[in-house]
Parts: sequence; C-alpha cells; structure tokens
Amino acid sequence: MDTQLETLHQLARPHRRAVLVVLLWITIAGGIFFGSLNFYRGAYPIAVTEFLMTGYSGYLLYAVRHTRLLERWILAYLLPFLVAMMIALWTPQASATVFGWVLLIPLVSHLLLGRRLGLLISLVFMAIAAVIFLLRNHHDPELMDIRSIANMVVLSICLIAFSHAYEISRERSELQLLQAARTDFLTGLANRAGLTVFFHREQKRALREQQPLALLVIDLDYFKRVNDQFGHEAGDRALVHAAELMQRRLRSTDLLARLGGEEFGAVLVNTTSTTATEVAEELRLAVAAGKLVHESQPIALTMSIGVAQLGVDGDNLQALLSAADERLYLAKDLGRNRVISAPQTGPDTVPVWQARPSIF
Ligand SMILES: Nc1nc2c(ncn2[C@@H]2O[C@H](COP(=O)(O)OP(=O)(O)OP(=O)(O)O)[C@@H](O)[C@H]2O)c(=O)[nH]1
Repeated sequence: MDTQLETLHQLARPHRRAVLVVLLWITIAGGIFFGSLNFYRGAYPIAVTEFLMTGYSGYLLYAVRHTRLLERWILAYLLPFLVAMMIALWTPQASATVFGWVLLIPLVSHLLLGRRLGLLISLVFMAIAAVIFLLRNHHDPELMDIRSIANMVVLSICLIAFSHAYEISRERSELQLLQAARTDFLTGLANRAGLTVFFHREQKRALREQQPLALLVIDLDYFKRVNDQFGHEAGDRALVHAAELMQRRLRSTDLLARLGGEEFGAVLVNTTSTTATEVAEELRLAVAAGKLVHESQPIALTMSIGVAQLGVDGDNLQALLSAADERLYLAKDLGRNRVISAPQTGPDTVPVWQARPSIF
C-alpha cells in the first residue's frame, strides 16, 4: 500500500472506530427491538436473522476495541449487514418503506470505509436494492410512476455525491494538517516530526534491502552573532539561504530537515558513513562559499556537522542523533566549520577517537 494511502487510513481510524461502535450499538438495539416484534408477529426467519445480527454485533463490539485490523472488521460488519438488508428487502413480508434504509448505505459505507471502497460498496448494494425494488414492485403503477422513480434516483445520487464529496474534503484537510505538522514554517523543510517519520520509513527499507543509511546533524556556527549584528530578520533569511544551498546539493531521495533554531538534520539513504562525510563536506563548503548580502554587507556563514551511520553508531534514530550530536559538539570544540564522523573517514575530517582527548 502506498504511504499516503496508509497515512490516510491511520488518520481516519479513530473516527471510523467511533462510527462503527455507534452503528454496532444501534444494530444491537434495533436487532432486539425488531427481532422481538417480528417474533411476536410470527415472522420467524426475519426474527432469527435479526437476533443473530444482534449477537454478532455484540461480538464485534468487543473485537473492534483494540484491533489493528479495523478495515477488515468493518467489512466483517458491513457486508453481512448489507446482505441481511438485501434479504429483508426481498422477503414478501417486508413493507415498501423498508427501502428507505437503502439511503443509509452511501453515508455509512463512506464514513466507515473512505471514498474509494465506500463508493464501490454504495454502488454495488444500491444497484442490487434497485433491482429488488423493480422486481417486487413492477406491478404497482403508483411506485412505477416516472416521477416516483426519478425522485428515488435523484435522492440516491445526491446522497452518494454528498458522502463522496465529504470524504474527499475530509481526507484533503487531514493531509494538509498532517503536512503542516511535519513542516518547518520558516524554511519549508521537514521539521523534527517529518524527519522522524521519514527516518523510520527509510530505516525499514534499509534493513529489508540491506542498504546503509546515514544521518547528519548540522549546526550553523556563531549564529547568535548574525542575529546580533544584522537583526533577527536577516537571521531568518540566513537560515532560509543555508537551507536552500544544502537542499540543492542533496539527492531528491534524501531528506533535509530543520530540527529547531539553527540546527538541521539530513537523512541520506543508501549512504555509508564515508560517503556521508563527503556529502557533509560538500554542504559545509557550499554554505561557506554562499554569498548572502544584507544591506550591502556580506553575511558569512559556516557550519559544524556530525555524521552517524545506522548499524554502526546505533540501531535507532535516538542513538544516531546522540552519536551525530556528540560529534557535532566535538566539531564546535575543535574550532567549528568542520565535519566529524567515525574514525575511518576522509582526510578533511577529524576522527572522533583522535579528537576526543582535547575535550576532556
Ligand atoms: N533569526 C533567527 N534566529 C534564531 C532562530 N532560532 C534560533 N535562533 C537564534 O540562533 C542563535 C543560537 O545561538 P547559540 O545557541 O548561542 O549558538 P551559536 O551562536 O550558533 O553558537 P555555536 O552554535 O556554539 O556556534 C540564538 O541567538 C537564537 O536566537 C530563528 O528561527 N530565527
């Protein structure tokens, strides 16, 4: 399943679960009421079906509480419920008003299953209900009147269209909110939450495909001075400028994020610590060479960077952030404007094991 679809399912789960629980309670109450009524009237097959549906709904109520397979349980409720509805429509004892329940199908199936499956289920079961209606009532001139039929068709189309439009706009708003929650407002990069989601996805892929994965933690040097000397607005521009320079040098498959303040993080997919160090070096040189001018005065920017690799420096994001952070602060202690990574890295870096004694 693609990640956006999976994210949409995850976002929708709490409200779908809530709708399902309400429907199950209504089914239980309705099943007891109509089952007793039909039993009393002697309509035993319908009464038994309704009592069975009541018991099944009670079981589902228990099952859906903590399940991770909510979509399957929804289908396990909705399909028998709709089949029972079709059987009830077909039974000779059922009155014509029972067809009113069919109008619930698009609302319930869209609320429970979203726009794609909701639309499919609505179309299939409403078409079956229409066929049953025509077969049962084709002798009734009042019900077969063109105006009555047109009324029912238009009402059905309206309900399908409204339910579908509601689901589309709900999905869109949820995605926009999610996007905003994972984006840094100033630079437009991912924020820490966005980096976390991206890292976990790439970590799974890296483990599955046995590929390396590297993390950079990047901090602008003496950034307080930029703010103090040029003002906060110029500081903001400098952050955006550095972000753009770095973004240009990364592959589209990598992720650059602003972790907060003047600190950035980069997840480099399919990259070893050695290559990540070379990339970090390129980023450092690009930002140091970048020409940012504020009111005719150049703003000089440099960065310190710590590098870590999955499986070498830790097996989770927290461990990699700590390792990269530790190296970043070592870079600061050694005079800033440099990259520090694991011991086996390139010539322009200071190995951790060599540099460590200077800070103790
Ligand atoms: N303009 C601007 N400044 C910010 C933002 N977030 C954090 N800062 C500033 O970044 C500066 C960070 O200062 P410090 O933590 O002392 O670090 P530094 O001056 O970069 O020094 P080193 O990191 O040790 O090289 C502070 O002055 C913050 O106000 C922001 O969104 N915009």
